Amino acid sequence: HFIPFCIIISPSVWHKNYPVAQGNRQSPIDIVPHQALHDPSLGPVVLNYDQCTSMNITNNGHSVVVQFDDSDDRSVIQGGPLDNPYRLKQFHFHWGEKGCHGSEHTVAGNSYASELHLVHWNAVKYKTFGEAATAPDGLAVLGIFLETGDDHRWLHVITDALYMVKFKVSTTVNCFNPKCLLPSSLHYWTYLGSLTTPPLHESVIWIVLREPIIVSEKQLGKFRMLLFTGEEEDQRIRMENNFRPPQPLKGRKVRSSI
Ligand SMILES: NS(O)(O)c1ccc(OCc2cn(-c3ccccc3)nn2)cc1
Ligand SMILES: [Zn+2]
Repeated sequence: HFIPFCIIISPSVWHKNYPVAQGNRQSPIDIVPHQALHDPSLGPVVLNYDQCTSMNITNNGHSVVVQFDDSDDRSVIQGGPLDNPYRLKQFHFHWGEKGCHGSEHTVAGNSYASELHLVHWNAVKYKTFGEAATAPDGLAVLGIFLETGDDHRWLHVITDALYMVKFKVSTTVNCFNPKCLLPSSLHYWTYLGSLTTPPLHESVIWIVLREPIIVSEKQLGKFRMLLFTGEEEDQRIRMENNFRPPQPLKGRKVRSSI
């Protein structure tokens, strides 16, 4: 008889191994714009990504991740709701199997085709990412929605490299500046939340940009040809729908900038 090696654990049962899945500050959430509190004290988010710190692109079995050298403060996010600079560690994507489902956060109940997460950690207060990942102010994740339309001229650098990481492998990426993946407006919503995948630590200050970036269906399609499984496994399970649905707000306030 056949035992499937790669068993996809669905979000609805994560709480069995990670009870925090039913905690009070879980992510993602549905953002309702007219219920967000406009906070004039919220300054602009500032991204200093101009140095070459990208290292590799990896299929880690549940997403595709571009990792950065976070040994110093060359690439940081600061301002907005943040009390100090947070170091860029990696960015990754969440997507669906078709059309307009695939983002993790939703806006007034509407989801986007995909969502990009730029993950940063508070290296002022904590010594390592792992330590920051368990602290309430340890991480800052910048969320950017992807909507289908024309080709995104810079996303090609990533999507053209995806065939090299079809299985769970890694390949180098040099000097990729994620600033080229930002929309024109940095208007954002911010709230206190969590990692959206296990271990689901409630350690994330979320900064979600209102304006999506536009990518083509063809570029998105290249994410969908990635596999959850490794080359040696005989099951070919396509990597798609790697998004967690919105979680209860539990009384949290979402603030908006501008
Ligand atoms: N989707 S999301 O942006 O919310 C998001 C962002 C980052 C995530 O990291 C997983 C992770 C790694 N570690 C770790 C712990 C100790 C040492 C090293 C790494 N802990 N959690 C997961 C989800
Ligand atoms: Zn993510």
